[in-house]
Amino acid sequence: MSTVLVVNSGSSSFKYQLIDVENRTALASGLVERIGEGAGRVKHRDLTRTDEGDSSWERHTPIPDHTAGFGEMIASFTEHGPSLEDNAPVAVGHRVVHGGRRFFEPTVITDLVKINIEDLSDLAPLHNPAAVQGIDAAQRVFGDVPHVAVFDTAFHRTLSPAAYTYAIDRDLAAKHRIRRYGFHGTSHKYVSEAAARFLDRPLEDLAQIVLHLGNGASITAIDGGRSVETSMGLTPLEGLVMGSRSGDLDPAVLLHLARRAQLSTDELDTLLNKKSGLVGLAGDSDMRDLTARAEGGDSVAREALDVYVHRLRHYIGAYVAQLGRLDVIAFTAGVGENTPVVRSESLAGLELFGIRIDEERNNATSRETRVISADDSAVTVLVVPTDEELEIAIQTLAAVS
Ligand SMILES: Nc1ncnc2c1ncn2[C@@H]1O[C@H](COP(=O)(O)OP(=O)(O)O)[C@@H](O)[C@H]1O
Ligand SMILES: CC(=O)OP(=O)(O)O
Ligand SMILES: [Mg+2]
Repeated sequence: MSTVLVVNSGSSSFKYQLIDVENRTALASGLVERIGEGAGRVKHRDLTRTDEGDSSWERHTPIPDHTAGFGEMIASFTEHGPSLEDNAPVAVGHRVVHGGRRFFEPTVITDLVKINIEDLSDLAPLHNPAAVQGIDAAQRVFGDVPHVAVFDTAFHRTLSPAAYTYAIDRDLAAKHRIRRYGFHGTSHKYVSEAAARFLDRPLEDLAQIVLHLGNGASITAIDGGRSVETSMGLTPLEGLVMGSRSGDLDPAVLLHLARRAQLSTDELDTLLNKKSGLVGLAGDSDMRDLTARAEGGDSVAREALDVYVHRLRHYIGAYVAQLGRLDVIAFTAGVGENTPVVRSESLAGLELFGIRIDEERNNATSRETRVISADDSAVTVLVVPTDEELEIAIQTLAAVS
């Protein structure tokens, strides 16, 4: 059995999964959060146990840094299983958001690779610094096995120059590496392949639009398994309305705020990345809270949802045009998998495109891949649970074998 430990690091948290790659199953999963905040928390699940009820544990303890977090993770395995001796990982796979122009393949992490990932931090300020912290800490704890970086940007290497070029001065753009990179690629790849498998159709034949709607959100047009257009850009800020990120706006908004409100570069960064999107519009970034408020008649929450859905429809229409045909629309990630109202409102009235949702199917709750379009819909609309960790584990094992 080849097991891989997958780590997805955030600035004050990391998620992990121990995965049996041959059987495509997770043996354990967990979350270490509030690192450096005094009241740390560890959640751990032994997924090999069949007695569902008591397979999950939670522990509250101060976690000063990522290395201490990995210590807590090891302690959870030791105390609650499964055994890390019996299921020793042959490699550790790390999610790294930005690979820039250098990294398109899963890459065994050396000191030089780490420096290069760090160097891309200004292009993914919420994500790359955290990844480096996670890699450092994981290497201290798992020193004997290779560590592999799997990049969010990699799947979008197939974008054409027309799709990735911003219309600004060529030389300036080249000098500062300014172009569209695209993100969530591991998820877009996994979901588009899972959709083809589910429909028992060759991936090569399918024109798909995948909507990854989580805290960060992006939409990708995929033609025959290749990313041809995606909504995130130089950084994971462009495109859709997100939990706390603005997505698209007129770039002159920044100039106007800098001049008229005297906001500094750092203040603008915080405004757009952390205080915009659903939080900026309605004070809540969590879609569960927002939809509950809207259903209860809260007009501010309802307006935020309207803006969110309006942007989605804008991109769906644009991507149908870019693809020139459409077989599949797939919704994924926290919001995409769990919020029927977002799915139905973003596709309402698109019979013109051959899209018709079946409301009963759309409202059914399930953890499985499923069809939510009507039988007479020319385009098949799916909900596909994403599994970035499994995809990272598969690519990690391939990189070290
Ligand atoms: N059961 C649910 N119902 C509605 N929304 C959900 C549900 N579970 C998660 N979400 C929403 O999904 C979002 C987080 O998505 P997720 O894919 O977990 O994000 P990330 O991986 O970027 O942290 C949040 O807005 C959350 O409200
Ligand atoms: C790239 C990105 O936005 O990732 P996340 O959704 O995990 O924040
Ligand atoms: Mg995510």
